[in-house]
Amino acid sequence: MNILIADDDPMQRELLQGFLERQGHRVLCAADGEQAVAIVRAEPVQLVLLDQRMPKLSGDLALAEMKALNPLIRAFMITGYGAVDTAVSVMKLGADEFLEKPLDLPSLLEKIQRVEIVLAVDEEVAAVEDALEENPGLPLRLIGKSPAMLEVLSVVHRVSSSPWNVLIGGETGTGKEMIARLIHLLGTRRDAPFIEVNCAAIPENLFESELFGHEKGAFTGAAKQRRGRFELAHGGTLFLDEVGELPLILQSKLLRALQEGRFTRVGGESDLTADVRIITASNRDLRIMVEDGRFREDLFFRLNVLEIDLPPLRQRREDIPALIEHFLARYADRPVRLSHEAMDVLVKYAYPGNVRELEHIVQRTLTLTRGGLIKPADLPPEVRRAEMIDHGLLQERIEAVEREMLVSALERTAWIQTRAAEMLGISERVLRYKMGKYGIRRREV
Ligand SMILES: Nc1ncnc2c1ncn2[C@@H]1O[C@H](COP(=O)(O)OP(=O)(O)OP(=O)(O)O)[C@@H](O)[C@H]1O
Repeated sequence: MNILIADDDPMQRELLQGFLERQGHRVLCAADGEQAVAIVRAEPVQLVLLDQRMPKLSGDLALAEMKALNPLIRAFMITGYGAVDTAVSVMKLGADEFLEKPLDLPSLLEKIQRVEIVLAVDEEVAAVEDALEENPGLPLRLIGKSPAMLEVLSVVHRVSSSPWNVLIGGETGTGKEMIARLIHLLGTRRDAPFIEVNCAAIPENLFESELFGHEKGAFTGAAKQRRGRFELAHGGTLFLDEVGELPLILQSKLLRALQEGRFTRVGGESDLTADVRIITASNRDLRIMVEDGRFREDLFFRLNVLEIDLPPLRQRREDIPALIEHFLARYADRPVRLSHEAMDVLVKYAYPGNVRELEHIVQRTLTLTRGGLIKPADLPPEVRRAEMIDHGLLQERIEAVEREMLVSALERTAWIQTRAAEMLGISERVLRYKMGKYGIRRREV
């Protein structure tokens, strides 16, 4: 990356420059805010590390100017130790991170790597979106910048340029099919077909003909010759969804096709060939199925050359607000927004059906409400019920009530702790402990 260091302390600049250059970055340096802005005007800087206190132009003002020159620039603001208040205002100015002095280099490196992944994936997704102009029906906006999702995207990024088969694991609705399409579209096969087979949806007796095709008259109902999905995917990608549902007998036939690159249409004589990349998905743990003898081990190893595991939504709650905005933009037929309270409830919900469930919740909420503001009471009943029994929330409520009772008892006893404790039926020691815990102090009058 092209990284700019803006700091008036030459020692700090040198230290950072050496460190980042050893990581393979191109590093530019500025000794004050004005110089930093001039460099951003002249050079394709992707990331700037800005000291907040600098001569001529402070970090905050320099950042605002840099953003105006290059809205895509990423910025880490470096502040003095404990300057949290300014950190908040810096975030408002558009810094992606704020770092406290003295800098922790491993954590800086991790943050830089995160920016790199975001930039790489943004670039590729933009390229894919351009390529999709002709095919606008495809909903490929992949939302999610949580560390867990960035991890997935960095694997997608590496995998898509390789020819290997990929197995995508993850609970239902986590976006496995979307990731499969993304891998196809980012790779060299993007102009060839992406053919999907849902192994759970095809009856066992039709599966072979679906996958490999059949000749005319091969069985009752085979009135015409038909090409199978394997043939149709030639040059492209075959996506086998729910591959764990495949019966053992078909697993053997699939294995042969993968091993030898050959297959035969049902009722046919000659061997056919097809050049196909296989992406499979499963919401069952295939390793356990292999152990139980329900999935062929040799097939498993063929399919699982590279593995991507999609985390459930409850393990990447940071992505929930952006997903909600995305689905609101897609499904709302009027300007609608979520109240803070409703957003809070949705962020805390467990989503057993993952992103698909969230999508349905947004759709249902939109059809059931009229106004422009969604409140907790407008959310589907299962979400509200879960909110009530959610342990964390219950605990929060209990604490809020307890705090209120303490304050009220203290006020009614003119802050005489012995009497307040008596009124509450607790010892004075416990009262003092709880006052400390909740930060309760007598207000000055
Ligand atoms: N990161 C995401 N950004 C935007 N939409 C998403 C994302 N992940 C999933 N979705 C949406 O959620 C729905 C479910 O995704 P998808 O069908 O890819 O899941 P799946 O894991 O293949 O599900 P299943 O295991 O049930 O087949 C789709 O409508 C998809 O567009």
